[in-house]
Amino acid sequence: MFHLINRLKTPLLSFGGTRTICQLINMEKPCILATTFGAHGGIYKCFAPVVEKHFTIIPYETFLLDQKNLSEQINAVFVWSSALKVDRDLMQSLPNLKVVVNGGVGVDHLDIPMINSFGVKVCNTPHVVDNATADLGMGLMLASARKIVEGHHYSLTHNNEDLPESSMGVDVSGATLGIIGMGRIGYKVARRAQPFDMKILYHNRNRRKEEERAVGAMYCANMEDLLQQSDFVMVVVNLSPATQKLIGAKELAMMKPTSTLINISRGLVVDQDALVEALQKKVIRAAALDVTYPEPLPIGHPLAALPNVIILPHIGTHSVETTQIMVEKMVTNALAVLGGNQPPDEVKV
Ligand SMILES: O=C(O)[C@H](O)CO
Repeated sequence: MFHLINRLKTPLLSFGGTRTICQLINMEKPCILATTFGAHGGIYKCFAPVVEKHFTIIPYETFLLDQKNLSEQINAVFVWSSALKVDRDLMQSLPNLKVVVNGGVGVDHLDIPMINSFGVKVCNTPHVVDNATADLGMGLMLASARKIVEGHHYSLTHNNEDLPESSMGVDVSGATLGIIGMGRIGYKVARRAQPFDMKILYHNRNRRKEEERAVGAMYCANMEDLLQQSDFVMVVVNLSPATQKLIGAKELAMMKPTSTLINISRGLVVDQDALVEALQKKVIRAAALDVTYPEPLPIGHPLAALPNVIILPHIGTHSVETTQIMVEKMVTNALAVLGGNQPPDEVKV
């Protein structure tokens, strides 16, 4: 059904004027409005069968073609990051909506009080994203440190020239890693860094003594101490008003000129203009970013022109296994709400 609906594009509007898209959709199952576009649009296409056991998927593009007739049918909205804007207009247009489920843990793109004011619950998929996101953080750190992306390009394009001096990386083993945000993902990063013999510093609102002992990490009550001492600074905090542009020009200037900034949280946690300037002026050595603002970064953005940056399209959780579990969790949460039960992962403010 998903593939059928996905093919139902503009030509259907002139379908002899006799049948609407709505009439072509199997309405026996509850309907989900889903993001099927943007960097993560493919996710639903890969895992549509998991969802379709219980629901009819209405892709957002299809919804836009016959909003008038489809809006009453929608019982749940599945979102992935900020690709589909769940704003007041959308909420007002969906009278039978019961739940908005976010694929991922970060819900900074959702106005939860506004959504709740329509009697609609918000759920996410915590816990299952931690390993994949921490793995990617390590991957970015290693790739930036050892210039893996440059090495790949060189291998494909060289004409037996000498490797330039600029291709030389820096060591991860034995270096100091500063983790900003020792939540579940931050802790997983620390556990992965330990066998690399890294000295681990962390900064967090609350001291996490148990985690600290488990990975031999040192708590920095002042973020400044962490920034000054670390060779790699990895940002793993949630985006909130308190963390927006947490890393700006002042913070970047505190970092070592040989250090690398890695961001696997949200783009807005780092002041991107300040980062561009710091990288251009070599205030820091490099940056490796899974997240930016906006996402994806527009072609020709100044960050993309810099040789000392790696940019990924927000793929922290983007592995086959993790995505499948996330989609299953999304389904479980939606089924619970539609069945009148408490969902396992309701996000409350
Ligand atoms: O929040 C998360 O879990 C990831 O960043 C996916 O959006």
